[in-house]
Amino acid sequence: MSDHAIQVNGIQKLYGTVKAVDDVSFDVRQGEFTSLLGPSGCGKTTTLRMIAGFIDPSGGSIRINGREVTHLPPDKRDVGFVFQNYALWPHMTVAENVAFGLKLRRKKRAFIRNKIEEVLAVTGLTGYEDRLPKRLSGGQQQRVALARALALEPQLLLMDEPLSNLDRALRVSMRRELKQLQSRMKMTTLYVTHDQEEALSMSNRVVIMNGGRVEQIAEPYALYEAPASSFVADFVGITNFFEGTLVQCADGWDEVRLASGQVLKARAGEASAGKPGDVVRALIRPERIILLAEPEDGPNVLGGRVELSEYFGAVLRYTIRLDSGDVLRLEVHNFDRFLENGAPVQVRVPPEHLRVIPLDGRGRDAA
Ligand SMILES: Nc1ncnc2c1ncn2[C@@H]1O[C@H](COP(=O)(O)OP(=O)(O)OP(=O)(O)O)[C@@H](O)[C@H]1O
Repeated sequence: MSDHAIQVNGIQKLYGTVKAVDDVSFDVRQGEFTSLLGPSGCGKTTTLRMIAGFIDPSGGSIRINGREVTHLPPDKRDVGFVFQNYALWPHMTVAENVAFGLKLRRKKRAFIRNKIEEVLAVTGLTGYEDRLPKRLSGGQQQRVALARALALEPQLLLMDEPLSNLDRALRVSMRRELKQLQSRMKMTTLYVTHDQEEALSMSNRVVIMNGGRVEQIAEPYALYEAPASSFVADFVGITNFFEGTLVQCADGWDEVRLASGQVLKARAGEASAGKPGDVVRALIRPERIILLAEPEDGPNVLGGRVELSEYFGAVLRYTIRLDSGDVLRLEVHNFDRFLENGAPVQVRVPPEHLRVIPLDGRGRDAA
């Protein structure tokens, strides 16, 4: 069997002059959970539907388990799918809906009974076996669609926002169940979502899309800690940006001169951020910034005033107006004091957590 369950190479979808998907390439390895993540309209669903065979690509190629399937119909691709519009059989009960595909495959009655029990437990639907779809809520219907797909134990499962209709608590618990089941069954999964938390917590790798194109492909940790572009940094989590000029890059460190004249030292990324004189952005996450208890002189120390404080229980978030006029957001987890609005503060931006990217950076991982 091919190492890759899915290989997408330069696929495109044009609707008139609209490029819904524009030269998208990525691989999904066997057993891996990969997410397509991006804002509404970025081309995630179109990409997934081209892989499933419901939309014919305008260009490029798709391989499934090493076999060219670009223009094959869906039933010749050997994939399971759960889409947003989950069409259940209206005249069949929940159990019958789940059993349908298994009966077609001539599975034994005892096997079917056990499978129904297992997948209804995973999707939190135990006790609903005899209900008809019209007597279920939207979220419950969505879970039946998921149970029906899982029952077939597909080698390759394509899912488009399968948890979108659930309330937050249910979504979080289903996320865990689904991820555990996927790992246990080593079921290769391609999952469309616009929810960054879902993508980060469930995936082995994430493909970030923007405007029909791939913005970055990376493991969740790398995506969060080393975003390759401003778009990724902004879309995944909260990021602080400092715009400035690259003045020096040597020995794994970059330096960025801000408009105020202050120079910030930053860890150089794997890819070069540019050459001295280029306009760049330095990025840092709010939880990496250190609020200093005592005034301090030194590199990467900035002064400002508290503009807003937001208390979330486990975390305290400050918005700081820096002396330069820039706004900085920082988060404190172990706090024993609250600063008043207007209070003067000093913060340190640790160079090891400050990263420089080109102003219009767009990147991919090497994998
Ligand atoms: N049948 C169609 N005809 C014309 N334009 C289309 C068609 N389907 C999709 N598009 C356009 O292609 C782009 C990508 O759509 P797609 O549904 O793939 O985005 P998405 O990232 O899945 O969005 P969402 O999260 O809102 O579902 C959008 O700009 C959309 O308006």
